[in-house]
Amino acid sequence: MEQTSPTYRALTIAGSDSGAGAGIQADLKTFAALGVYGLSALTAITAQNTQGVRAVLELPSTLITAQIDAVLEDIGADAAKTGMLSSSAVIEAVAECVQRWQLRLVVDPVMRAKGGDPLLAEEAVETLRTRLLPLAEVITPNLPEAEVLTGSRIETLDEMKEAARVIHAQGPQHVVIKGGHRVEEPVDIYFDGEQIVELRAERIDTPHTHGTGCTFSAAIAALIARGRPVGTAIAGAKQYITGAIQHAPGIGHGHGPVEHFWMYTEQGTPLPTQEQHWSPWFNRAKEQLHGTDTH
Ligand SMILES: Nc1ncnc2c1ncn2[C@@H]1O[C@H](COP(=O)(O)OP(=O)(O)O)[C@@H](O)[C@H]1O
Ligand SMILES: Cc1ncc(COP(=O)(O)O)c(N)n1
Repeated sequence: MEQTSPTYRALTIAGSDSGAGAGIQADLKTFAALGVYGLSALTAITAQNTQGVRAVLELPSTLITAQIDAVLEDIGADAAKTGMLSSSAVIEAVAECVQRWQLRLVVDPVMRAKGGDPLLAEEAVETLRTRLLPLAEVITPNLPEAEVLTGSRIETLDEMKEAARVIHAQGPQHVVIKGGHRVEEPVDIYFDGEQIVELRAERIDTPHTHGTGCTFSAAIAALIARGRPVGTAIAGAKQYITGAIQHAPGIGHGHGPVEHFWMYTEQGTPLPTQEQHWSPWFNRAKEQLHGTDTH
């Protein structure tokens, strides 16, 4: 009989982006690109395109809990991620589900869209810190989000490293401070509670970075769901997002989306299902983890 490979499952708990570059849509595309069956629980609906957010409707917390329970009771998830959580009420409901279902969780602490529109109420930052951070296996703040979580200005690599330690002390087991907002090259700082690793990539000169944070955190969740060690999942996600930005289709009039299926469209080959497809990435991921200066 032909052997079937296991079906890995990942759940995204996030907002809908009608432009489909960020939010739930970016997460589901990332899960599909990385060979993981994607589940979704919507927290909010945004009317959004590459130029900005026009309207937001937060969904009732009971409906968010009902979505999570419906998919987990039936299908289950090997890992989960959160994106836009909108308010304290939503965070409370999600945290209760994460605890009850004992989810392996990647938290992308989304606060604003690329154009600056708020996606999290200011009153919710404290709830995020106290309720969700202690439940996070991985957290992936960008520089402005790390500044809010630490209450400090962050510019240099040393300040990013210090911020990673401060955020780690708030509960998450693994912290990645993303460097996409740096003026210099987009170095991400990864701290696992023991060592600090610099994840380096060339800056790609493009306005098309809508959904980069969503895509990066979804890739980490997907690779964790596939059974990768957390450090390898993070370094692999960095390879994946770099390729996705490089191959951005350049659509829309503002910050356009990235290309989630870049590794298939480039070669024009059918979707591979075999694990050896990933090996070039994971070799590069291992180099990133072991070949850089550690402190
Ligand atoms: N212009 C770019 N060139 C290469 N990598 C980038 C670029 N912009 C962002 N990245 C990478 O994309 C990932 C998401 O980072 P960032 O854009 O800072 O997140 P967010 O979308 O949450 O603001 C990080 O790994 C970051 O280093
Ligand atoms: C619904 C939703 N969720 C998240 C983001 C953040 O996107 P980015 O990944 O660019 O920070 C967004 N613009 N819209």
